[in-house]
Amino acid sequence: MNLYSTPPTSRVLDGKATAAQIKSELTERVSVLKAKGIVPGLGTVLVGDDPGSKWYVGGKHKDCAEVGIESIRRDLPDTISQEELEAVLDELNADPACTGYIVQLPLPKHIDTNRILEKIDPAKDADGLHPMNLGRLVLNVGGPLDSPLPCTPHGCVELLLRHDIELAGKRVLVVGRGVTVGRPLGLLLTRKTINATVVLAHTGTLDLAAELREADVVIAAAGMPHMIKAADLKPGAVVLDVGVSRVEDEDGKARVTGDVEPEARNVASWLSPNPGGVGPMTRAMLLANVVEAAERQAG
Ligand SMILES: Nc1nc2c(c(=O)[nH]1)N[C@@H](CN(C=O)c1ccc(C(=O)N[C@@H](CCC(=O)O)C(=O)O)cc1)CN2
Repeated sequence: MNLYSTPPTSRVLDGKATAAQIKSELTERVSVLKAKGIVPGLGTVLVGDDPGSKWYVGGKHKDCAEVGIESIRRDLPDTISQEELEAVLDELNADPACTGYIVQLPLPKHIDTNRILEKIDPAKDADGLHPMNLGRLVLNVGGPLDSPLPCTPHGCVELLLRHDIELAGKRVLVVGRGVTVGRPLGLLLTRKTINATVVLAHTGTLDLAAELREADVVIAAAGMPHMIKAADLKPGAVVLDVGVSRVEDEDGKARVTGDVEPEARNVASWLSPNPGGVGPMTRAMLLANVVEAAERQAG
């Protein structure tokens, strides 16, 4: 009997369908803004020609077109200097047609990423990664009414809440301490409105299996294919698979896979597919940040 010969016992945290629902809500909000003469616009800054990054940026512009957001695109060579790149950000900061923008990560090694993120006007920071907006998250003031939240952490929480998964009092294991996902996710989940108890695991964690056995919810964002073993999960755990790795399957074809072993589908109560789980939610939350920035700018 192989893995797929029996139906999975877990339910699917369907990011694609949830993102489609959010996009239809945002389309309504964009119409309201347009009726007031405000046209939201998302800018993207892409440096170099990494195929994955190009695909993500293309997807962002496709999403914008779907909900009625205008697109501004700056595709730049990977030979660009720090100063030249900062000058592009100055232009976007000053452009009234650009409500919000992102700089696609990762950037080439010769570019100081932190300096670039600091250069973004915090009011136009569609990724919620400017230090002021991350600081507001620490201070517990970030959110739709006042400042943007980082897209993937927000997407994870929204995906759970829209499936009525209770987080208050639950032990949530976040695997990965990166600045775009793990760290801000820990801050978001420990807000009083969510009230989870968070364990943040990383490469220095001594016994990941022991942490997995205790966790009610696991959010895997390490970017290491299948590092979360089904046998280590607490039966009935809720599992979000955030990590994205490109691997080759048996016939040499490249495909995307996540951090969680496929067998988890027979142990978890809920599991997000990868692809089709948190990725589409990341894209939807980016659009939400642009719409919210336009709504704030409209007063
Ligand atoms: N400036 C940013 N850079 C990066 C971010 C980010 O949020 N802001 N996150 C990732 C890349 N990313 C968005 O930019 C992203 C990753 C994955 C997906 C997605 O929809 N994935 C699909 C599968 C895609 C595939 O087949 O390759 C899925 O999960 O269904 C969207 C956006 C790093 N950089």
